[in-house]
Amino acid sequence: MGERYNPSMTWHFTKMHGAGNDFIVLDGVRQEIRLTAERARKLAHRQFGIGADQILLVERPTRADADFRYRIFNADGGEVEHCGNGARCFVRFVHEQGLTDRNPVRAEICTGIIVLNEQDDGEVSVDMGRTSFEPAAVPFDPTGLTPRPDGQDSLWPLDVSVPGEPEKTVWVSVVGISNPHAVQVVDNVDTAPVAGIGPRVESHPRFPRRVNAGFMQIVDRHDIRLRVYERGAGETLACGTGACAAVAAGIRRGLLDSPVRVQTRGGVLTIAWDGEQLLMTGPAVTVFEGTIDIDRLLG
Ligand SMILES: N[C@H](CCC[C@H](N)C(=O)O)C(=O)O
Repeated sequence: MGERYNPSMTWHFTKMHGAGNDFIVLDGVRQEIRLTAERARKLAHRQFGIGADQILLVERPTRADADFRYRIFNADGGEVEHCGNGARCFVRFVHEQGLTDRNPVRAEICTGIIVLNEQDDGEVSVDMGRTSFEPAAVPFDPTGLTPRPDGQDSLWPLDVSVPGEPEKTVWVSVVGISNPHAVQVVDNVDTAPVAGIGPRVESHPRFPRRVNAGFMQIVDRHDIRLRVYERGAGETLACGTGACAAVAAGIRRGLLDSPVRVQTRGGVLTIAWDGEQLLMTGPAVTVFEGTIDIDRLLG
């Protein structure tokens, strides 16, 4: 896997994006990378750092059935369970950097293994692992709430009212794609109150570890438009796990049929779900490489 370098605190990094959801990708196999929340925040800062929605750290696996360990840090410094757009960039990165020539690649995340496959057409497909609609699987407190059955799904009422404004409740599907999602259907994503309601859902007290807030517009049974106000990053141009959560919820509500084309502001993803396996396909782009002096960054 190549010699280890960067004895100083100079880190090599690669800037990438998946449908406009942008990342700093760090090789923690050949570099000594100790990523703290503060360092993640500084690296991700759009003015004081490199700038990104998330930081992806590639490490040696801790389990024998994985090729690498895949760690994700949001722009706010929090380490999280999964990142779908990042997974596509992850496999592009390990191939481009010569860390492996295996394809597909098995990446270890906190809830198990995801399988990443670079396709001949240049897109990347990812078996996204487990999907769960059990509120217990998502850090979510349903106490005292009465869900509204909708097809095979249940919609949960979230009170997102603020003082001085009329009472406001949104009805969401609560979905676990290893990371937590609250997905609501809207008439038009362009006019949906993502900037206003998104933060209130993201930090709602019913989600003790916060949540990714999805806003889905149904175009037809195989096509949606989606915006996501992401936990720890704000609205991004695309959210891969958010696309998976929206499609799975839409299928369970009887609104969608697999596969579904997901139009995001940064590009198009394709999600297929048979009730068990969740497959996401989409782009992965390397933008530039560079080095950064961490001591100087931290000031
Ligand atoms: N903000 C997410 C992590 C990144 C997910 C997103 N960028 C994706 O492509 O899935 C969370 O806190 O769970």
